[in-house]
Amino acid sequence: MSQRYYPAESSSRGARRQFARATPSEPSEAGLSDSGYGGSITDDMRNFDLNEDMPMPPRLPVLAGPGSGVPEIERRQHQMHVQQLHYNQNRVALSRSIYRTIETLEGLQEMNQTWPIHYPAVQRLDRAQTSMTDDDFMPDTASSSRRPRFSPPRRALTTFERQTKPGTPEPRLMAPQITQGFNILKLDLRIGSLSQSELVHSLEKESIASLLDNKLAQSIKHLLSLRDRIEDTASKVLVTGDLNAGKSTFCNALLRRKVLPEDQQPCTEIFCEVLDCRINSGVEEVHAIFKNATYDRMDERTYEARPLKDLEDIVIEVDKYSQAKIYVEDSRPIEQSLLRNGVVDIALIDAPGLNMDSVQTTAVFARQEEIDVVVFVVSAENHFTLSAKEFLWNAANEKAYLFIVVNRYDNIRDKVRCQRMILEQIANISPATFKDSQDLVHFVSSNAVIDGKDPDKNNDFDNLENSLRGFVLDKRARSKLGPAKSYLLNLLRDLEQLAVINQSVAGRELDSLRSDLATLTPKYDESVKARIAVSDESDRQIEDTCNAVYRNSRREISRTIEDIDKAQNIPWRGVFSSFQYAEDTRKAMLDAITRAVIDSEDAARRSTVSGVGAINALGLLHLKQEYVERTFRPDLMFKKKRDALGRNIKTQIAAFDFFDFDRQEKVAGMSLSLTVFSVASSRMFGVNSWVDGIIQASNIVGIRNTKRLIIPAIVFGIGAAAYYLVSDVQRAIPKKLAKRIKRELTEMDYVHQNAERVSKEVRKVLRFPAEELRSGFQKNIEGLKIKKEEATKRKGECEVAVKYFGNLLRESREHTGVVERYDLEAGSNH
Ligand SMILES: Nc1nc2c(ncn2[C@@H]2O[C@H](COP(=O)(O)OP(=O)(O)OP(=O)(O)O)[C@@H](O)[C@H]2O)c(=O)[nH]1
Repeated sequence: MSQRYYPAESSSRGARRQFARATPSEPSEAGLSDSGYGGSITDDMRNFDLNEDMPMPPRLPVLAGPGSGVPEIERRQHQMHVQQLHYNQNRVALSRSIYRTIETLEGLQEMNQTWPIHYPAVQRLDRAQTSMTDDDFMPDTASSSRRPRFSPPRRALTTFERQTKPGTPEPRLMAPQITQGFNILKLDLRIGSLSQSELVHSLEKESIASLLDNKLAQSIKHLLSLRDRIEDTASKVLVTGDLNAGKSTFCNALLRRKVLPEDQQPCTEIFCEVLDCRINSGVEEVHAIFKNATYDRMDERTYEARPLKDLEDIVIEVDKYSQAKIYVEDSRPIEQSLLRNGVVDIALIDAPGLNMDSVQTTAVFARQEEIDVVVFVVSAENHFTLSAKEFLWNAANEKAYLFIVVNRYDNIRDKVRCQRMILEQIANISPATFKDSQDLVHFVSSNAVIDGKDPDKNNDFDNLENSLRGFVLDKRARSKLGPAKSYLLNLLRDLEQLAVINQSVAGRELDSLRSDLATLTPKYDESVKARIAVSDESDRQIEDTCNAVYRNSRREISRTIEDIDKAQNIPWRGVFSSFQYAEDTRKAMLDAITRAVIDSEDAARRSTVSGVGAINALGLLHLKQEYVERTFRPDLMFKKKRDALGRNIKTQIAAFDFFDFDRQEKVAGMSLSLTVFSVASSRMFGVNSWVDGIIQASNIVGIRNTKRLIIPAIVFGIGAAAYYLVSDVQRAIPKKLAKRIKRELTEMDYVHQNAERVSKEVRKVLRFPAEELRSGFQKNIEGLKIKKEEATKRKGECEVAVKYFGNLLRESREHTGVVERYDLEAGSNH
């Protein structure tokens, strides 16, 4: 790529090879000497190496002036020799410039692929501007009193370009004032019904780049046809104009013989090229070229040779023939003849009428690319039609000379008025032609020339013919080389403007990318570091919260279970409601446990809220608006498993829940009645055991009395024991139930299971923001990485672009200077 920045002189060899064309298809034309001006161009080009400088012209002998005794004919020959020398020098130099420019354009096309070229945006200008300089793109600093004449051009936005404020769309293409600065590379933005201002808003940089690419390709094609034109030894004069303006009659007048058919009806439907018959071995005939065939005079398959008298039929056989080559003899003396002028081969091309149909009109427009001089025939009666004006505007871009022949002048009564009106129109259409109207605009009556009846009319035509000869022959350098020079200069100036604009745009983009990268790189590194730290921090937050929740839940539930037999305030409604009492007590106990679980869940919920808050705070602190804070609904926590464990508690009311036998454990194994008796008697007699009781009783009352008393005592004892047991039910039930429930809960590891469940739920919930935080960081880092990579890539492209357009600017300026110095008038006798 880099070697293409500056199309070096030495590389023109490649382009020449690439664009080299076959020698002209008409061997005898190509081989024909340049009618008195020495060797043909083809010969010159064969020996000429573009890499070598042109040899300096040999020292010419000092020209003897008139009256110096040197014969006039010799003086004229010398003059012609000098002219030819300069002509050849200019031609070769122009050819070299064409190749050099083609290489530049190819480089630009290549650049356009990787760095879509900026075409300046429409700017709202305070004052009209006609050309641009680097100053136009000076940054507008607050301290500077110099304001840019228009704000810097904008390129289609890239990743890092500052975004336009929403609501203020900026058009991307150039203002009419600036577009006027472009000649050749002006984009044609008339697409469908869309106006330019609509289009500039809708076109993306790729579309503009592709439009520009087409334009560059067109320009390369045009340069190649210009090269062909300057290398062609013959001069081509296109006679065109509106339908029936008298073009054929005018051509005949120039030839002084009725060669081309003239008619009131539109008749010339194909291009008729009139040439000197010496090219055709002196044979006068018409070569009617078949449609789609490429004419080769030596290959009769490409045309049909017919006598001149058939021309009337040939010119309307538009379906069969594309054009006709008419070889005629111009027997007038050399100084009068146009075709056989002793200077250069001339082809006189009679074109179909411009407004015949659009296909024909387009063909005439296209043909002018290969034309040296345009003679535009307009009818004095009709003046300029729209297609005539369009053709002339187009031709004026490039043609050094535009001849305007106002024909059928004999039909005009008020000739002065007619002249004034026509000249006014020409002043608008082609100011350059108007400036030289003396030489370039002629009012004639072509039909009177061959008859020769009216000498005045003939005089007008003679003047026209002399001017035409002068421009085609004497000023050949200008008429033939001028278009190439004008085109090159216009194109190089366009390239200079594009280079200025794009260098500025690329430079500004490069600055902006550098500053982007200066902040992006540390931001990326920081983000990578922060991700690890923040991830650890959020993990720690989760662990701490879950551990705290586990501990708290365990403590709360354990405490409740521990004290479960204490705080149950179930009202005692007597022994006959003891079962209900037992049921209520059991329910109250389980409720208390459930409440403890709910309380620990509530506490866990609060801890989760603060845990989520802490993780979100980390996200917002580090990721700012890039962190997506998910909506957290604490009320949805612990919805499912809450009572699953509670429901598993199987403990039910059993008979022995009503009695607390713990105190009789010492006498385990004894019957219930003895136990009851023992308890009852010990209460009554204040003795410790039933044996002691009997011994003591028998000692007191005697054995017989003891025997009598024992039955009632037993009955009494049992009754007392029963009374005692019944009166202990209220105390025994909670105690026994609590004991059994505790045992069951211990067996099922109820406390741990619940604490674990609650903390697991908390962990699950906290994982969401933690995951969000992690993925936010990941996205952020990946985003920064992509931005960094893109910015680095773009920076490289901008560096290349800055360098490229800098070189293009230097190249186009220097080359413009070179082309401007080509003196096409040198050696001609003005
Ligand atoms: N009065 C007058 N008639 C002319 C003059 N020149 C041409 N004509 C006539 O105008 C008619 C058209 O002339 P052409 O030479 O065929 O016109 P053209 O422009 O070649 O026509 P197309 O090729 O068909 O567009 C013929 O009848 C000519 O005789 C002129 O100077 N004066």
